[in-house]
Amino acid sequence: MSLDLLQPGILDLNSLRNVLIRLEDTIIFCIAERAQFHTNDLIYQPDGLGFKDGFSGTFLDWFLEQIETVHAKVRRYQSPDEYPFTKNIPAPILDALEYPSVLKPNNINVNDQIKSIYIDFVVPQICESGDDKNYGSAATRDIECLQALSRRIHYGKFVAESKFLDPKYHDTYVKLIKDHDRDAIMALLTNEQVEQKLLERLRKKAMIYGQDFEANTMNPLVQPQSGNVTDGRNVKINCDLVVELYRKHVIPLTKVVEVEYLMQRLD
Ligand SMILES: C=C(O[C@@H]1C=C(C(=O)O)C=C[C@H]1O)C(=O)O
Repeated sequence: MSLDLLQPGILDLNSLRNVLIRLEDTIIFCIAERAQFHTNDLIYQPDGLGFKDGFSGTFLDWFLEQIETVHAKVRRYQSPDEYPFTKNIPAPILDALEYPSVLKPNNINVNDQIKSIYIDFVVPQICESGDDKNYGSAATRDIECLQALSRRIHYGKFVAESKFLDPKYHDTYVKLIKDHDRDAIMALLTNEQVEQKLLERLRKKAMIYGQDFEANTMNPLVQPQSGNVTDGRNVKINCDLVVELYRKHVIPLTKVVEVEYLMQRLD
């Protein structure tokens, strides 16, 4: 549960953007933690490790189900900024919390797409290919990455609600929603200046966080083939991966969430 949701003025667009900025740090660090291990492809292959309890799926899916089942029981997924990857989760054992009814109730969940992007695009680019048997550790880091990416992308619902309530654009959104004009809604909610500033900031963060501060410390984001030298210190980091992840996937998927949230806003 993010305490931001209990603060007054939580739908202030700048406050929401600040949450997204903070999540950049979380996502970069989660990626760095996963990069400590090899790809360990077996954990993403159905029955790759052979389950004794009859589970038919990947090790990552099994691990996700185990963790999300416990978290669901302590009402994690009743928070409007938390979305499970597991399809059937149990009801909480705790009484429901009274959340402010900020969002229009909806069932928008793009976690299947997030997981595919993460497995197909992120893992192969941040991890050394191979099997180091650290299946539990690798999957633990995977889940941290997936949860951070899911929170970030589904925050698009709050951003969309904020934009919808803005008196300057409210009537336009209402008309476009009634016209089912997804393309026009996408164009109206897009802020290219914010996106460009984000990508520039992200590259700087990735370079700073990925700096090899100790000559003999292998930094997991260090990619020898992509060396950049800055102020006398070798900064070798796959900054491109972090920037491309946002440019190609995180931002576009966040905007899909915004559009789909708005499309059901008047239901
Ligand atoms: C999140 C917003 O909506 C859109 C999506 C963005 C993103 O995913 O980073 C940034 C700007 C907008 O194009 C926003 O306006 O801040």
